[in-house]
Amino acid sequence: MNATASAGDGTMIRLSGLSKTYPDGTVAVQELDLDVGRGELVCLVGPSGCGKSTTLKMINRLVEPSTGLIEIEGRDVTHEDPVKLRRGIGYVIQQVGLFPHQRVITNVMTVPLLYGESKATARERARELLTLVGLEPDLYGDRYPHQLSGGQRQRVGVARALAADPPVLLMDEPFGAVDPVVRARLQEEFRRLQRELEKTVVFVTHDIDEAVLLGDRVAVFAEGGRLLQYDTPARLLAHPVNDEVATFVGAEHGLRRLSVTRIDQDHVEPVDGVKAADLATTVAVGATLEEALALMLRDDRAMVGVTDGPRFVGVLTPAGVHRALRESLKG
Ligand SMILES: Nc1ncnc2c1ncn2[C@@H]1O[C@H](COP(=O)(O)OP(=O)(O)OP(=O)(O)O)[C@@H](O)[C@H]1O
Repeated sequence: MNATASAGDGTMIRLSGLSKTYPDGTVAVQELDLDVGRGELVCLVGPSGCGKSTTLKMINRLVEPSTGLIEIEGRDVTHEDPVKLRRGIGYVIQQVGLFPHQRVITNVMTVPLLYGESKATARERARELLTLVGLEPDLYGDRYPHQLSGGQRQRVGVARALAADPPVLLMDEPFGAVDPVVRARLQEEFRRLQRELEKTVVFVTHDIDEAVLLGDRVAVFAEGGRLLQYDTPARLLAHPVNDEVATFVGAEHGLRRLSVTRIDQDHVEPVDGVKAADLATTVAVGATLEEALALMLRDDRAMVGVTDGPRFVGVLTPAGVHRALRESLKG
């Protein structure tokens, strides 16, 4: 195995011919090939029982593969000590599994302490992480998990998974147990956090909306652990490879494309003599079509100004949105 080849090409995780058949004969994952780039956020999505969690748990060896190879940074980890392996991999699950009799700060400090950090350093690091996930340490650090909301507990789970600063983060339906409003906020915050930290993340969800919102790439699985398509959200929605994927991405995929298609200069109509200040409503190049439409609806206007930094580049109209969507189909 040429270790440097796969480490050098920007691949962080490479699964090759990975399969899992459980002892009772259930085929959970079949001959899976999947590469995850360094700093990439990949979502595994598909119906219940299609092998998403099994795939995730093979990466940190909570489940032993039946056949196939797992490489992390070009290193074959299939035969590595699983305990050592898991130190470099954060793991966040739906039932976050915080220690109920320990305060929030202590929960987050556990891992750094385990690695031999001094108490003062571990505490400082835990405070930083709590702040990073949006929990004011002075306010929440001394609480017990039962004194937090479900969403706050999930944030502590994310902070704890980040505590060892692992290059790889595995997340199994981490926001599945919270209500839709909190969930949307956690998703938004997590997206921001991910951009900031540049971790390599494999994220399991059964929710296609969550997958296309969060994923740089999305892997769609079918029953029996078959990978149907592995693509960017835009390509997945515009070009499902077969009817199975098309059915899974659903009849609303046109609407979803609004949320993954970003405005670029080509979508914009130039307007002579107009400056950004002349238009009440503007969006920046790179915002999504959905954001632009939402602003048009909010302000009851049939156009928004588009800016690129301080520069005004033109206006986007509903017709422009339509054109952009049609172009995204060609992509
Ligand atoms: N320990 C086990 N022994 C036997 N079969 C198992 C075991 N764990 C999972 N399975 C089976 O393997 C298949 C894949 O399960 P897995 O949990 O990976 O799916 P999933 O896509 O994550 O599902 P969900 O979205 O419902 O969590 C299912 O048919 C499941 O019943």
